[in-house]
Amino acid sequence: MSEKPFLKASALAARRQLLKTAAGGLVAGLATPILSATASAQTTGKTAGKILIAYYSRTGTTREMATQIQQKLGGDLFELRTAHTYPKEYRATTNQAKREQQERFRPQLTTEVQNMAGYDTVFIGYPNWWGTLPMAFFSFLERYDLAGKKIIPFSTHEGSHFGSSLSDIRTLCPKSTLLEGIALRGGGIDKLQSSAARAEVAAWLQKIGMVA
Ligand SMILES: Cc1cc2nc3c(=O)[nH]c(=O)nc-3n(C[C@H](O)[C@H](O)[C@H](O)COP(=O)(O)O)c2cc1C
Repeated sequence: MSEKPFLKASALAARRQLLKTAAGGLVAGLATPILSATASAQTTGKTAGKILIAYYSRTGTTREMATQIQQKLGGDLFELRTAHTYPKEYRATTNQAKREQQERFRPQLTTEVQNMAGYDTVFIGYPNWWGTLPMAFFSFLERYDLAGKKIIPFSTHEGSHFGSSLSDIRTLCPKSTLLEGIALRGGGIDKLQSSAARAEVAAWLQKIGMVA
C-alpha cells in the first residue's frame, strides 16, 4: 500500500508547479460544458445554493477534508462517483489509473449536480493521482460550466502536492477564477482528523477569505 513510488515520479511536476505558482500566482479563468440533474448533494442550510464542495475520494482521506470544509462553511457536499470501479488492491488500482490517464479516459459519472448555475463558489477536492486529478474530475470539469465561478482546489497526496493539477484545472476552466488551494499530505483519515491538520484547513480558509 505504500505510496512512496510516487515521490520520485511526481517530484518534477511538483517542482514545476511550485515555480509556476511563484511566478504567476494562482489566479486564472473559466470552465467548459454543462449539465445539471439529480443530486447527491447534502446541505447544512447555512450557505445552501452558494457553495458546492465537490470531491472524489477512493479511501476517504479527501472526503475527510471535504467534510471539514463543509463543517466550517456550510454549503453542499457532492461526491463524484463513477460507473466503473477500481480493484481493491492498491497496485492494481494505480496501474488501472495510469492506463486511464495515458488513454485520456473519461469515466462516466453516476452522480450529478442538481443546479450548478446556483453556485458561486465550487471547491474541488481530489487525491493526487499520477501527478494530477483523477480522470473522474476531468469528466466533471468538462461536463459542467464553471465560467465566472470561483474554483477552490484542495488535494491530498503522498508527496506530489498538487502536481500539475492546477494547470490542468486552468486549462479545463479558463473562465473561472482559481483561488489558492491547499494540498495536504494524506497518510489516512486519522492524520487528516488530527488537530494539526484541522488547524491547517481552518487557517487556509481564513487566508483565502472564506471565513472571518
Ligand atoms: C491511482 C493512484 C495514484 C496515485 N498517485 C499519486 C501521485 O502521483 N502522487 C502522490 O503524491 N500520491 C499519489 N497517490 C496517493 C494518493 O494521492 C493519496 O493516498 C491520497 O491521500 C488518497 O486520497 P483518498 O483517500 O481520498 O482516495 C495515488 C493513489 C492512487 C490510488
